[in-house]
Amino acid sequence: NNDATVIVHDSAEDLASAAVGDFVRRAEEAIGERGRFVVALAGGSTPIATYELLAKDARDSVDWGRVHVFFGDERTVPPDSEDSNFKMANDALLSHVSPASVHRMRGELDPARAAEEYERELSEFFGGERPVFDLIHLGIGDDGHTASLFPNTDALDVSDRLAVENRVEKLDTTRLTLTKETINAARAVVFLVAGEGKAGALKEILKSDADPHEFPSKLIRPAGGPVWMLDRAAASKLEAG
Ligand SMILES: O=C(O)[C@H](O)[C@@H](O)[C@H](O)[C@H](O)COP(=O)(O)O
Repeated sequence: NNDATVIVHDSAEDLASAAVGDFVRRAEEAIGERGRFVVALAGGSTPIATYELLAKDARDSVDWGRVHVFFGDERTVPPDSEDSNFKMANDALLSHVSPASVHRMRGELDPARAAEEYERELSEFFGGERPVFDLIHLGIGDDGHTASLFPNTDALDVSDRLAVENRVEKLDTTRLTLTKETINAARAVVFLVAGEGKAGALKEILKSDADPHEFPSKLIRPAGGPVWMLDRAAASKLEAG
């Protein structure tokens, strides 16, 4: 993954504030050039600090009325569930600002139907063209998964869909996720990764020629390469050869 940009921050707090600055800058640029900013938010717990800070510090420095919000993946739960990525983002950010539109993955529906519905919504939003996000935020799991592209799962090899349902046996659940094609078509993909727990997977993703089916984050190769925003704990194994 030689064209990745890796930025290491001293702490998770520094990472969050740098991610806010990055978001604000990219929003300004996109709105200046195209009149809108189309972003897909990450799930899990790592982005919470960034999204809360965005709501607190960047409420007035982003033209939210021109920001369109999508999601990279979702759990198959209702939007008020503690496991819902939509709920996380809504509590931390979206309920505090007024984006032009919010497009959540309907985790409460039959997964296959929810994925098809999201694809329809994506192609309608992008006028039938291939979706090109201005920014996609991603996290990684300690197993190297990203969005809901888990190791050795069917979704990894899907190349003719925008979003899919993905059976994850090891979690005994089905997830909804953008495909690698949709993610790799984005103008910018920014990984937010914090904590020692991610250091092992990061080393495999960034330093080894491991099979991407074992470390699906290696499949994320947008033009210009992904941007990795890390804290020092997550980067702790990168130095070692
Ligand atoms: O729905 C999800 O779980 C996420 O989209 C997933 O890809 C997440 O980014 C990683 O699992 C990291 O999760 P944490 O940030 O909670 O460690």
